[in-house]
Amino acid sequence: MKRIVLVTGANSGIGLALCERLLTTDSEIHLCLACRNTQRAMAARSALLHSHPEADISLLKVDVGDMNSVLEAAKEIKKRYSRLDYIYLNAGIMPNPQLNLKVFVKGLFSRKVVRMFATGEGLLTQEDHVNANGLQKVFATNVFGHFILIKELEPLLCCPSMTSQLIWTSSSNAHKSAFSLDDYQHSQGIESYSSSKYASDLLSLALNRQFNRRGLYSSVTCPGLVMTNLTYGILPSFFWTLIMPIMFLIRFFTNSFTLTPYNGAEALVWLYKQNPESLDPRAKYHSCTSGLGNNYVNPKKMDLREDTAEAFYKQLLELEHKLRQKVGVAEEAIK
Ligand SMILES: NC(=O)C1=CN([C@@H]2O[C@H](COP(=O)(O)OP(=O)(O)OC[C@H]3O[C@@H](n4cnc5c(N)ncnc54)[C@H](OP(=O)(O)O)[C@@H]3O)[C@@H](O)[C@H]2O)C=CC1
Ligand SMILES: CC(C)=CCC[C@@H](C)[C@H]1CC[C@H]2C3=C(CC[C@]12C)[C@@]1(C)CCC(=O)[C@@H](C)[C@@H]1CC3
Repeated sequence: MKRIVLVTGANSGIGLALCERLLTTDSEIHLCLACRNTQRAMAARSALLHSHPEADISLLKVDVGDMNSVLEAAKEIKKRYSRLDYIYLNAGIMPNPQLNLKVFVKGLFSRKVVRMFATGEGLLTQEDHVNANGLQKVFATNVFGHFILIKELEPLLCCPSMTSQLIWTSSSNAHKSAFSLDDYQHSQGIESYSSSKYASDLLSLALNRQFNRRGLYSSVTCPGLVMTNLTYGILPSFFWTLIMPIMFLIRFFTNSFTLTPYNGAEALVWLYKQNPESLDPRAKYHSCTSGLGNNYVNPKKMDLREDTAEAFYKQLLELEHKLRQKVGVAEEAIK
């Protein structure tokens, strides 16, 4: 029986490299590319079919930052499939990133320089906005849209006598200090990306508590620093090109400069092959690349509290309830 794998944000960067690698790893796979832009999704499908002509690939239109689009997409998935084996919750944004040069230069001469390059802690700020659902855009895209998708697809993910896996593309940039239960959408701060990634780590932990007994397992990964559209948004591309030799040099000091989407997908592919019951719900699985370019996976314990994860999960359920009422009222008004 073919394994059914859905990947959000599959049309570029780490998501696309992941799809390519999954097709190489497993020929008995149905890949569903869940993307917001049909043309970009079709281009990705063509590229994948070029290298894997026999591959079974379908497209699904979904904007994970838009509640209505997620609900529509979930309806479509339920029509197409009776079960799902894997969902890669990979789509993500970091809008209007600003590099804090002062912190960067200070960091270069501090003892924390390696950590600074590995996590980007404190180096980046973002400007976030409110979306059409009244949610902070980064939270809606990186966390809440995926949460709704999982909730909607619960019957396909929790099937008797089989296990399913949720695999998040989180980040080592997820920091406890950027997240607060009182402002979990991060409407007050300027580190919405870091907050959203910490939120996804908390959510993954809570999902394991809620769903493991029904055969659904959730894991988080960090792909390392990868050159993708997301990182090209931080500094102009000519600058990245200029510093590329330095980036390869930094690899000898930190294994987190994976740099290519192929390398960045290492932990995501590794998790595909694991028995989910053997995984640690408190571990973040990091894609690593050595100075000589060898890839491997390094699990690291996350700094998470079970009670915070539970409280956050409750808040998400309340927000879901509120928004479902809003959507319901809007649908009634149209009728
Ligand atoms: N690059 C890096 O160094 C790191 C990246 N990550 C994470 O990896 C993930 C993938 O990013 P990466 O490959 O780097 O960057 P890309 O920008 O190349 O990929 C992001 C993908 O997400 C999609 N996407 C964004 N918003 C939405 C939305 N609202 N609905 C549906 N799809 C959406 C994009 O689609 P579209 O093409 O239409 O914009 C794109 O396919 C992200 O979650 C990111 O946070 C984590 C750590 C490091
Ligand atoms: C390499 C040189 C000489 C300069 C680049 C400095 C920064 C632009 C760069 C250093 C560490 C990087 C980093 C990220 C973005 C770019 C840096 C801040 C991320 C925050 C990108 C997104 C992620 O999710 C993290 C895992 C990255 C961590 C490191």
